[in-house]
Amino acid sequence: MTGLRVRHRKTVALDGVDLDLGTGVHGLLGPNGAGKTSLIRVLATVAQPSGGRVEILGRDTAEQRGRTEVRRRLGYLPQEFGHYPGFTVREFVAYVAWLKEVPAARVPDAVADVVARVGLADRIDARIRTLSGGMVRRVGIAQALVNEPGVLLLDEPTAGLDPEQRVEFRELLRELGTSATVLVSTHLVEDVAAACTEVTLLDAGRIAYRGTPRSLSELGEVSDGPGDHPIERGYTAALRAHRAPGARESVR
Ligand SMILES: Nc1ncnc2c1ncn2[C@@H]1O[C@H](COP(=O)(O)OP(=O)(O)OP(=O)(O)O)[C@@H](O)[C@H]1O
Repeated sequence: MTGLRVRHRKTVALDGVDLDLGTGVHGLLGPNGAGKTSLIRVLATVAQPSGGRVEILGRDTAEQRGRTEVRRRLGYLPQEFGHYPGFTVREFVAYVAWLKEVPAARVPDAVADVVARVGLADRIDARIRTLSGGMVRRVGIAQALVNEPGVLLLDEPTAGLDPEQRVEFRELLRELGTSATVLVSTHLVEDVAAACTEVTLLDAGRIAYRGTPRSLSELGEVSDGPGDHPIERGYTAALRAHRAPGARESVR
């Protein structure tokens, strides 16, 4: 994407973001209101940018045909994930597979496979309303995977997962990142350290830092910023550097 701008009435959520994401797991970090959800929603083609250009899987999303094609090959877990509580897990994931135009003959196996990957095989015929919050989140991850997406957009996927599930989810992310472009927004820097190949830090609608989890940790090792882990200190150090007077031009 180049020069991406997003406005919500008077609020500028993204202020000219240039980002090129290849295969791998990209962590998207930033304080509340930094613009992470706005960025993911534009990439998911559910929101229109007010400026700039977005190309996904070689398609320009400003064009109707491009958007239709991209939607078929995209997986998206929104921050507030809408589902039908009366559906079973199997019915709901199959419904999303149908929306994504997965060939009908492949749907049963594709559904069983993704539900097993998120650790819900034993609840596949349970109604979603009977599941815990963390389990519903995992249904959300399963529906995002059902069409074997080339681009996977996950907005705070680990919110509500218990520690064991988070560890398993990171493993799944690493696996997915070998063949797809995965963008994960999170507030949990340890998820980024464990599962991401690259990290982008947004602050007030601009890119404050880009690098690898290792480079962010290294920044933390030489900084005296707050944080209990080097990558947390790197996060605060990168934000402070970005916010320092005169720093704006040196970023990017
Ligand atoms: N629908 C909306 N109407 C008005 N302002 C909005 C709307 N959605 C987002 N904003 C504003 O846009 C900015 C970016 O919000 P966004 O949700 O993209 O941030 P975020 O990084 O995802 O935050 P969080 O970590 O809290 O989820 C914020 O200032 C927010 O208040």
